[in-house]
Amino acid sequence: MAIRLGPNQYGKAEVRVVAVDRSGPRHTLVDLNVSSSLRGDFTAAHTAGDNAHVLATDTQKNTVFAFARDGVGSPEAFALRLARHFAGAYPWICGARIAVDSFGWQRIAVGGQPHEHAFRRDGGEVRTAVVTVDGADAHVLAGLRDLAVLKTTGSEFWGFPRDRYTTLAETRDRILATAVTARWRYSAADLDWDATFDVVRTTLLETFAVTHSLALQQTLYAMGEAVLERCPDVAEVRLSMPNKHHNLADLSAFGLDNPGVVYHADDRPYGLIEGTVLRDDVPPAEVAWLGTPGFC
Ligand SMILES: O=c1[nH]c(=O)c2[nH]c(=O)[nH]c2[nH]1
Repeated sequence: MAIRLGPNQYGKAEVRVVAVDRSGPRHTLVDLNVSSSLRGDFTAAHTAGDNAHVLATDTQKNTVFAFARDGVGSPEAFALRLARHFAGAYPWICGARIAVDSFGWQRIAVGGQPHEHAFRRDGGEVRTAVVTVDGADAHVLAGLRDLAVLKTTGSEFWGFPRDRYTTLAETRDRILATAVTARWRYSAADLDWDATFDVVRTTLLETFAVTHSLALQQTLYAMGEAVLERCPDVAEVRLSMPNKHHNLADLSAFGLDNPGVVYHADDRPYGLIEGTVLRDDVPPAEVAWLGTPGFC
């Protein structure tokens, strides 16, 4: 009986690349999840551990970032550029499959006007409600989760302590991205729920957009504070906001500069910033939060 290698392919899966066009004050961004698979003669790698034909998946990932430096365009055009490059790279590579998921971002409206550098992602957002009746009391928590927002500028992070384990560089300009999970408690049980929800959601979005952020913690507090200022019927707001890190891709090894154009979007680990913003003249109602974990 002869044993042989059957169909095979390999590549780098899920390269999360974000490309920002800052050529004008009105930034645009492309947010992609790119996966490559190469086909060809890779038999020796499988049967003998001979890597002479193996275009490293790390190289494939780097190629995605380097190609994004020239502008991404449509997902189809970007995928074609990459696939043709890989398929033509070496005689033994006969084909390349590039799969691209493109995440759409809408400009956040501030006062009805589309913001120049703050965005929210399409889809994924869920509206939530938890009601607890406790004797004669009724408590209503409204909320939302997974409201993904991003701003391409207007965010800094510096002034933090440095110890022997600190490597993070201070920055005066970074991408700030998070997926907001918020719950807020009403101090009344007979509101126009839909209208109030809309006001809170709009306030969260607008405040994220217009707050010049020195830390995600500051943005979180500003968002909660704005909700309480605008909505007298909200007693407290609890927010949970992952800091979805976008780090500038280092393209110097490929002879390319990167003036804030190409980022890798890391999905983990992430900072997790959580906090409650409340009125000090409204009595707490912990029973309203019982069984609703995930907030401090
Ligand atoms: O806004 C931030 N808050 C932090 O606490 C933190 N920590 C970190 O590494 N980056 C950031 N960014």
